[in-house]
Amino acid sequence: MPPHSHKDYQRTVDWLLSQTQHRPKVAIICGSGLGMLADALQCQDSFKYSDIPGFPQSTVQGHVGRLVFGELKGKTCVFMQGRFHMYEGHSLCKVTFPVRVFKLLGVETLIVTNAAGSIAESYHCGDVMIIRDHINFPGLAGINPLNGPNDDKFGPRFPPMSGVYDKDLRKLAFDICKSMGITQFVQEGVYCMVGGPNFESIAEARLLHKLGVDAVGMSTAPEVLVASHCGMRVFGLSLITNKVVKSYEDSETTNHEAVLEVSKMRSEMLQKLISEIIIRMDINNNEA
Ligand SMILES: O=P(O)(O)O[C@@H]1C[C@H](O)[C@@H](CO)O1
Ligand code: HPA
Repeated sequence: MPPHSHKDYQRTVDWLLSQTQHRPKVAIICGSGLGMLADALQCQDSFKYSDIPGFPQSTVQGHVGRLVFGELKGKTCVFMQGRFHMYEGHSLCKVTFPVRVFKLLGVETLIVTNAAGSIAESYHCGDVMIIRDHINFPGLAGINPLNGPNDDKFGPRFPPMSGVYDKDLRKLAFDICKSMGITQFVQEGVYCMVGGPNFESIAEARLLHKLGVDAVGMSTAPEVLVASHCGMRVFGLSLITNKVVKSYEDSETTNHEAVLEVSKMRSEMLQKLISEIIIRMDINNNEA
């Protein structure tokens, strides 16, 4: 499928601007089972993805499929309750469509969240990992949302990917975790995107471990890539919902229901953490 044109994004933007008075500077993508992160928003305007021109549809349980605009102590935000995954059959251009819509809406900071399995031995179920960096397996294999003609209005043909996860926001998040008294649950590490929808084989899990991966999931890297390409500041959190099996002696298996169960368990803590980050981040001059 060819990349979307500027006009395609603008059509969606124009529709949203005509439906809401909110003009968000921060966008949040909610991972599996994490849609309730938007519940803290005041003065909400929400739109089903199926009603938004040009928007793809969510098909995965735990991804409601709604865009919610609102305010957190005067900071205007937009939350995606549900994201799109490559394994649903969407092209990466579709998966990342909302990110460019956010850019044209005036969003400067993108916060990504996801559910992920732990590869690092020291991580536990329910931990929160501040993403320091990622390994984009589909990207390394040439499956990239920026494939095709480059749209120079968004960013350069060859964007750098080092230092993409903003250092100041990572520090701010850690400081907030300290003040919330939750540092025993907090990690910082490397997220790896795989294509899914299957969970990892034991040999694959061992490979990821050797590569220095801390947590593995099936999303996030494409959205981060497109956000960074168009100059947005990026911050990411993984909720560790399961331990990835790395031993042939271990009879445990992973399933999506268990992932959603852990998301639910940690929802309140994550909501507080993300709200505090948004409230305390400097939005106007892009510095935390
Ligand atoms: O959207 P995220 O990355 O949070 O979803 C994860 C990866 C799969 O979509 C699903 C597996 O349980 O959760
Ligand atoms: N692997 C891949 N994606 C995931 C996992 C996992 O173990 N848990 C949640 N999303």
